Amino acid sequence: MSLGQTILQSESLKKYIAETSVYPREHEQLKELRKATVEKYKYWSLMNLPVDEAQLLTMILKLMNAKNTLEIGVFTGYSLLSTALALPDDAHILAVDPDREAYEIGLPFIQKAGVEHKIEFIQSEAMKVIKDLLNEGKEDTYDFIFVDADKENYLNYHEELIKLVKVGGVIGYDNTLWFGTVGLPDDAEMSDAGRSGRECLMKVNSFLASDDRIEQSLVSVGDGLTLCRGLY
Ligand SMILES: C[S@@+](CC[C@H](N)C(=O)[O-])C[C@H]1O[C@@H](n2cnc3c(N)ncnc32)[C@H](O)[C@@H]1O
Repeated sequence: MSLGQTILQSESLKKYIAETSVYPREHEQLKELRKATVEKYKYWSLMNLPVDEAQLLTMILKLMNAKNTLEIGVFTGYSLLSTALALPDDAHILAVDPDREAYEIGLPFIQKAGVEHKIEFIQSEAMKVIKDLLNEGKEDTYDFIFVDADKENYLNYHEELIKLVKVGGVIGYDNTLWFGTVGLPDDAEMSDAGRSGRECLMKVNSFLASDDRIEQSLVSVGDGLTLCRGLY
């Protein structure tokens, strides 16, 4: 491991970045949504997108002038609210999650932020919605698609999402470093759940790295974010 890698992974550097650059810039309603999620879900509040990753997504959405986005895996809506805040007033976000209760925990903060009009929430399994969109002829429609849901379906989603994303649009897959386990040796000690998640994400990463329908970048932010730009 090089010195650069050691420094990049240090807790003290993460703390410095968070305190200097990330938390001071976090929107008030995102902070409140995060607090409400911790109160309700305790440990499971870690499901929310990390703040620094959300800010990177916000920047990308603005640079792309994104208007039409799809979000798979909403939970209490941290990434959804970050996205809505980044998009113009006439934008549309289709947000899909079978768990409406979690979405409703975050909804008051989305309403207070004044961006609810940009969002259409569908309570459903993602694959059903994706198939419906394709049946409705929505190929080549989305500027940005964010996937933060059932990891074992990432490659199944990818085969369909590649049709829904515009040429030049971006699909983002979250958690592709799976708590750093993808970089550990095969015989490293870990729980069964950790190991099966690691194997699943390693398959995803290898597939995306060799998929010539996209350009891709695996960014070491949060728990790993793979950005895929559709080429055709
Ligand atoms: C890690 S959380 C999403 C966190 C969210 N992006 C945020 O920033 O708060 C994963 C979510 O994926 C949802 N999910 C699981 N399976 C799904 C599926 N088949 N289709 C759509 N969403 C699914 C879960 O209900 C859960 O809310």
